Amino acid sequence: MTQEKTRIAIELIDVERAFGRQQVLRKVNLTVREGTTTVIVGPSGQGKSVILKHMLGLLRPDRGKVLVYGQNLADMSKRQMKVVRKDFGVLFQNVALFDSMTVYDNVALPLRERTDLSEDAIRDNVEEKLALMDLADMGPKFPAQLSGGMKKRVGLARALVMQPRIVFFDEPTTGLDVSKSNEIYRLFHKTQAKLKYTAVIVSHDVPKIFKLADYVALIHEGQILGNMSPEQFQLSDHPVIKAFVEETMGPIYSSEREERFFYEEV
Ligand SMILES: Nc1ncnc2c1ncn2[C@@H]1O[C@H](COP(=O)(O)OP(=O)(O)OP(=O)(O)O)[C@@H](O)[C@H]1O
Repeated sequence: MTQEKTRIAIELIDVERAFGRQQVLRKVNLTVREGTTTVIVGPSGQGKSVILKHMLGLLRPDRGKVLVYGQNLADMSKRQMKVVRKDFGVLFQNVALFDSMTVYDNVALPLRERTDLSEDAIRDNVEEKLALMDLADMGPKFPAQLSGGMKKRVGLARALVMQPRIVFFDEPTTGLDVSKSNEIYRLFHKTQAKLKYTAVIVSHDVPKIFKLADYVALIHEGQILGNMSPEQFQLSDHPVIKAFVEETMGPIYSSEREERFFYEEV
């Protein structure tokens, strides 16, 4: 299937958003294709999380459209939004686990709150997700008894428990050392291959995050640049993208650029 024929999961069209006098988003246009991983990168404070919150319907644009499977979130009632959000999973940087609940209950929570499933069906689902995260024996533990990496894995299990079509990650590896970050990336890879969800990831972990990306989008002065394959992004001649790549990855020397270009053209 060619990229162009892939269904569009999310589309931001000319989205503008200000907080007081600060214009954070200036005509943001961004397309997220179904089943793919789109990574949003950019310097701190540019509006990456604000974009994610618009996709989730947690913020509304001042102008423009946020379409999820063609439906504009801005036109929806709270009830309609709730239905759309059933298809969403989220993993934010500070995994918001409930400290008074066990790991099992934390993961079961969305199923208990948003579905009519029996406790037996909930158990099957929760146990499957915990096993997928290598947390099979952790159900009775409380969050305070877990390491940072384990908490993230519980957060990922909870994000996936409703079988979401789209999963949003905001800095999913913040606070983790290299090996724990790699573990999260490995589990991301494994779960996406199995569950086939669409992923939108906000991350500073460049260039490592490029390995997971189908598309890389850079936010710059309230607009999106790129939204292209990591290879195209790294070879882009756009001065802002080029400067970002060199700043985060070091200069790519011209012979290397030419060599990659050659292979891309073949
Ligand atoms: N609810 C809000 N009220 C007022 N200002 C806000 C609000 N949310 C975000 N902002 C402002 O919008 C700008 C972009 O914030 P955002 O959190 O999206 O940045 P970011 O690119 O995700 O940064 P980081 O990489 O540091 O997480 C910031 O200047 C922030 O202060």
